[in-house]
Amino acid sequence: MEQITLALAKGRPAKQTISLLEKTGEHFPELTEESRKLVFHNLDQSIKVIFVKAVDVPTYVEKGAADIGIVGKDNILESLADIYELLDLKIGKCKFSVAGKADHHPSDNQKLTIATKYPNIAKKHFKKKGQPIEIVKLNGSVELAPLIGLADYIVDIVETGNTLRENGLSVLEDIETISTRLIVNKASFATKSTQVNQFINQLKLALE
Ligand SMILES: Nc1ncnc2c1ncn2[C@@H]1O[C@H](COP(=O)(O)OP(=O)(O)OP(=O)(O)O)[C@@H](O)[C@H]1O
Ligand SMILES: O=P(O)(O)OC[C@H]1O[C@H](OP(=O)(O)OP(=O)(O)O)[C@H](O)[C@@H]1O
Repeated sequence: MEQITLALAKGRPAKQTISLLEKTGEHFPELTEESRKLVFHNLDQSIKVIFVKAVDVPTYVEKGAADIGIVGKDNILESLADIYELLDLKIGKCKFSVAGKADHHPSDNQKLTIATKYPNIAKKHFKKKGQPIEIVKLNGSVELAPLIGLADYIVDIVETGNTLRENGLSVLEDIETISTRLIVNKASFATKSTQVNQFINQLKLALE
């Protein structure tokens, strides 16, 4: 049978994803969160795992460089990639929220400035509300922006809420819940349906 390629997101949820993979009964010698290797195989070489930056997983899958991807819903939504999302792995749980200083009151009809690592998600959210915004794209420490007057509000991931609290910010509105999902390349879903479905079923059993 033809090999399938699985793109795994590096970073926060990687450890849990790897232990879930081991529970499917497939064994990947050398695959650990700490490893500096980027390509791994299971024992019969039927599955190739590539370790890529989370934001890049939807691109690998959309372009067919990977048949399957395991990545956060945040990265899927932001990428706008044309892929199938087939399974919720129920790990890496957090949410997207709008947050800001409770005492910040921009005047009505003013264009709001929103700082975020996720411009597409922020634009879509405020467009739906009919609120004109300007985006300040940041790559981290987003919570700083409202504190130093770089933005009115932020759109960011909230998990425990500690980062907001410790910076005197609060959630103003929730946008969407996030968790780690399994995505599939559209062509692979047709041409490698046996292998793809078998892998999804193994994962579903591991999730029970
Ligand atoms: N508290 C959280 N903060 C950020 N991401 C979280 C949180 N909880 C779960 N996640 C999930 O983890 C993923 C991010 O992991 P991580 O922060 O390690 O990656 P990254 O931000 O892409 O890496 P880097 O910060 O090195 O660029 C998110 O895409 C999201 O799906
Ligand atoms: O609600 P909490 O549990 O505090 O988690 C949310 C925080 O974690 C993430 O940041 P990350 O640690 O990835 O840092 P960075 O985006 O600033 O690099 C996210 O962007 C929030 O800042």
